[in-house]
Amino acid sequence: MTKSVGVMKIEEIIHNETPRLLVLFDRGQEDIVRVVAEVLGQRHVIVETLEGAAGQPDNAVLGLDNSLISQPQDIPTKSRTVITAHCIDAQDYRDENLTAFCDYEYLYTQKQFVRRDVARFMSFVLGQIKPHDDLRKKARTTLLSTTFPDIRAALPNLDILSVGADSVELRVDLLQEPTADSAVISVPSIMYVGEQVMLLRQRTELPIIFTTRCTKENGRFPMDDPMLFYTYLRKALQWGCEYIDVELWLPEGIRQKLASEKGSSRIISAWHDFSGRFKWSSAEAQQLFRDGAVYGDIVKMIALVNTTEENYELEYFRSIIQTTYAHPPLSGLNMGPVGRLSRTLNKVFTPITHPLLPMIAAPGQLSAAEINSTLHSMGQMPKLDMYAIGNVRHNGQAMFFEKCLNELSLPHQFLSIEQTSPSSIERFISRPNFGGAHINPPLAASAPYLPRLSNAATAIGQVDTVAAHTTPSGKLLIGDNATWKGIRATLTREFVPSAYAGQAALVLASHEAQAAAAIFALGSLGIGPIYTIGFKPKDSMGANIHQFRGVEDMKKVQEPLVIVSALPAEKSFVVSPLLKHYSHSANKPQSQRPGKVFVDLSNGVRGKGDSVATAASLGWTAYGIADVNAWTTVETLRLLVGQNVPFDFVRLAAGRSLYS
Ligand SMILES: O=C1C[C@@](O)(C(=O)O)C[C@@H](O)[C@@H]1O
Repeated sequence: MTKSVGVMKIEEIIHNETPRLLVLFDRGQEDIVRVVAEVLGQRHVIVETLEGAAGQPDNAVLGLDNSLISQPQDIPTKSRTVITAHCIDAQDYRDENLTAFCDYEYLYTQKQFVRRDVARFMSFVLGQIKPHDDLRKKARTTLLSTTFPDIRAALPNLDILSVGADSVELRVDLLQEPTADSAVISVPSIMYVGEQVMLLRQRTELPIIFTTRCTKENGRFPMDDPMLFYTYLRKALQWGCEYIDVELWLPEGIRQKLASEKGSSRIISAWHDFSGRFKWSSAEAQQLFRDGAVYGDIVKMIALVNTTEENYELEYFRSIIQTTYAHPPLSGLNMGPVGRLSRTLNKVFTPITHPLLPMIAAPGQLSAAEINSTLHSMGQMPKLDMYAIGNVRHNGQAMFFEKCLNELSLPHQFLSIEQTSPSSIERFISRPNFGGAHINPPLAASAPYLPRLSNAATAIGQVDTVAAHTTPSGKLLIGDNATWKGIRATLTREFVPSAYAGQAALVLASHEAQAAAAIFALGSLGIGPIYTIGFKPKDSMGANIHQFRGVEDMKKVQEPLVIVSALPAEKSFVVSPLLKHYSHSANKPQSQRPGKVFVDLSNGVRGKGDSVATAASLGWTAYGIADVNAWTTVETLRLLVGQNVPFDFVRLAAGRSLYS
């Protein structure tokens, strides 16, 4: 969606309508309703009956104790999205009879990260984030196939395992549910699988692919009852899995039903052939693609092969499919040792493994690092010079980028350039081996030697990243801004995007340039009005931005939901009184108190004057520069090398000294 905020053109407004939710909770668990409401930026109301939901305001999250529902079949008649929520480390009240009539099922534990997980789940099921749309824009995407009998074993290493992964596959058929008499049961229970999905989602920000691979296609799900697949895949939709893997052999009725129920989730149509006789050049291959395309948002076709020639046949097939059908994308691979070549050439959801996984999910699977080094040795990924320019060595940024290149076996090198003049930057950019640059502090977007600019860089007026794209007509350099995305990712970590729409924000800075990326990020969330302290907004920032000139101005206007301070550390003492001033609503009853967010973009003052700590102690959701920088680094790596590195890996591997 493109929206014009004054002359700032923002292309990524990511929410649409006000959510209308009814949350069913377990006895004694009404607090989850408050958390959901806070994450949505709404108030909450507890009702006693389904009928009682009728007259309630649209913009309140309604909560109802599930034990008060006597007729579950009446649930879907209400004009709200119904989510049944269960805390599974309290008494387990899950009830499939009731859940069958709900839209979604949200499982949680009382642990600290509930809020972040609630925000992600809600944003997704409400269609406010669209991971598939984001992944479709990437030149290459991967999926990490996890092969653990119990996903808990993966969790401590998940950040490392998923460096270079764009999504993570839960092989549900490989899960082994422990039983009292330690007998192995072939199909893990819905209860167990639900818990595994919950655990995985709490530990990764990656989209989850839910796979029930059948026995004939190298999995363990028995094939005698196709409805078994439907039951599990339908649950995956209710759990808000971003993708479900639907095998093509399943009866058409089941595939069609899943497609009609998929909501925000996407379907990967999957087909594997282990006969060793499949021919990519056959008419059957084309028909299989067409069949998969009927309900698939991605069509996956995988065959076990014996000769290298079959890789060439697959590439020919791929090119025909790509030129004949604009949609859906094909993920086409060959299995077995000779199929490795196809695993490097495939660009859509290439399954990857990792040396720390207990086993590979299929013969011939490669890791992200192996794919990159193979691409390099085949001449498909030439070695490039990347630059980290400016304040990059002392804060460890350049070293961290190098660490990522090593972890991913990318052939490029990072060169740190600390002393620069605009003319020297121009020199680097024009070198034939130039592969991109991270620039801190950012350059003015008006620099004449900067090639094309993204909309964000133009509107913000600053370039912190120069990305080099290979196109058929040569290298295309784009000056971009990753900082605003880092700020937006921070803001949406514990709130859904629509929580910000139409709300007020207050931005503090010594001058406009310090705040420009934050203002753009706020605008992308539909925030407004924006008030400023310490600088006069430029006219180009839009009509809904006003400068506070004194305390009187502050009293007259709506309380801000968000405060962003870009003041340098030595001036950050002005922030605490403001936080206190706007914390008065903390005295209101909890159900009417909106959550408030504070982001400090400076390095802040440690100890007593630390405004992040002050905000947190006053009940604000507070983030410091370390969080924003970690998200910005994630965005920078996506722009520079097209690879996904998890936020938690950046926080972990960058070390404590990096951003403080
Ligand atoms: O479909 C696939 C692809 C795969 O079979 C492979 O060949 O890498 C691995 C499976 O886990 C995944 O579901």
